[in-house]
Amino acid sequence: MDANRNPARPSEVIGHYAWASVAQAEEALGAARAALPGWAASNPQTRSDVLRRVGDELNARAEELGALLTREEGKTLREGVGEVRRSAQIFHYAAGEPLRQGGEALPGLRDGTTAMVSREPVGVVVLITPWNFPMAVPAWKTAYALAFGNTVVLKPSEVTPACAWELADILHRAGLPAGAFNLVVGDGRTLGPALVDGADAVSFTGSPGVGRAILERSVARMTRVQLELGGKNPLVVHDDADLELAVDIALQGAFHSTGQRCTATSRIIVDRRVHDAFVERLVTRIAALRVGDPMDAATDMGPVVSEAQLAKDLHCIADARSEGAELAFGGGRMDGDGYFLEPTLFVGTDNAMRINRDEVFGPVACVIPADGLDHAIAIANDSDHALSSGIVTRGLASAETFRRRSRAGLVMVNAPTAGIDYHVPFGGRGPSGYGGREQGSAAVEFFTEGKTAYINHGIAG
Ligand SMILES: NC(=O)C1=CN([C@@H]2O[C@H](COP(=O)(O)OP(=O)(O)OC[C@H]3O[C@@H](n4cnc5c(N)ncnc54)[C@H](OP(=O)(O)O)[C@@H]3O)[C@@H](O)[C@H]2O)C=CC1
Ligand SMILES: O=C(O)CCC(=O)C(=O)O
Repeated sequence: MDANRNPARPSEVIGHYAWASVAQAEEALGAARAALPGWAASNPQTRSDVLRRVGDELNARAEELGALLTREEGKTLREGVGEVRRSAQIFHYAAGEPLRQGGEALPGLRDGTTAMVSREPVGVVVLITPWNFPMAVPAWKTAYALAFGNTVVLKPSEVTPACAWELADILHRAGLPAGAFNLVVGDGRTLGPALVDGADAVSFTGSPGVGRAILERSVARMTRVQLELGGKNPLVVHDDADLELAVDIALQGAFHSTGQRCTATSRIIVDRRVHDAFVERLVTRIAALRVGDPMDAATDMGPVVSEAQLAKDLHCIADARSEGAELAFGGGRMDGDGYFLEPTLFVGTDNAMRINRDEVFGPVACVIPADGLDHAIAIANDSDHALSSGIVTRGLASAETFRRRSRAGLVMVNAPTAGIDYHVPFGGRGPSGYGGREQGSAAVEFFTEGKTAYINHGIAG
């Protein structure tokens, strides 16, 4: 049993959530396994109806659940409510999948035969999710897993169990048969190995270190695995950019959701010809950000999620200063009990510095000067991460050059690196992602197995 606390006011306990033992995690896997044949064979309309009802309830309760999300994670109320609505949209979109699922029938190459290609559920799917999108990430993994007939064991972050609990409750009341969805709250290091060992597929979002451990364990058992890991996402400001727009995009990408997004902008690569004008405008806008109680409608940025994450952010900031990065704004913890950190901007940095190599996962961004588009693209691509990237430019040619040459899995033109749509594939390349994309048309690849059948019906022609 552990206390779930409000990061804006850590003395406020949101609830106590029982932590599962390894034996209970195994029981959940057993329940998912027992429910699998029934759910896998269920009528597509049944699956669609359940998912639609989940979306309906999320929508109807968006304000209430958004407030809960804000209290446990710390993003602003606008962002919290927005995340619940987005989760509703995901369930509504996924509700169409069981009805859309098709296959292929081709004439076989031997007379009197037909080749049929179809898809089946993978089986028991374990979903391991982080704290930064405590409703949307569980939603987008769960909705597609169930849509394609799999049964689920969800292990949310120990930091944000409340949203996952609400989602489990809604799924239960939406008519899902017992055992089709199981929630296991608790410590990832303790429960992780048993969960991975009992899964037919594992979908994980979180840190690269944990992702690698899950990958190694899954590969040893030849279990299907999908990892959505970190980013060090570059935003290029080209010399022809509309600077107001560029500042807006940088601000949103770096500081919305307190910078706690794998897609957050952390390296702002600015052409030297517009560097000083851009930095001056950006610092003015950062200074105007209202950091404080995320429940207050006037607040632009809430607290960091936890004391441990705040300590990590402050450590990264101190490290950047010791490397010679110049602080242009922020850098310190704010007064009070909450885990509030000033939005922080470094200038005079280069891409070799640790602050530009390792993910911070907080409201910290660095400006790196560049000499022209080729140089800017080379800097953008020189990273151990390749999740999201962006360019601000008025030119079609520079936009298209960037789109083609960026190594990232997501490319944004005149839009923030963070903030994705739910109906298109999402994911990174290289160490930022493994095992295929999530969402949209990509989800079917991970959550189903293919089958090719040869039917000899003896009727030639
Ligand atoms: N790419 C992204 O979207 C995210 C990246 N991060 C990065 O990760 C850092 C640490 O954040 P944190 O929440 O601790 O991220 P983790 O990667 O540690 O946690 C993500 C999920 O994995 C679980 N987990 C932890 N250890 C194991 C294990 N050995 N086997 C299986 N599951 C495990 C966690 O459980 P438990 O909560 O119990 O530890 C949680 O549910 C952040 O500072 C940030 O850099 C964090 C969140 C999201
Ligand atoms: O940018 C977004 O909308 C999604 C980000 C995300 O998936 C994450 O941070 O885990």
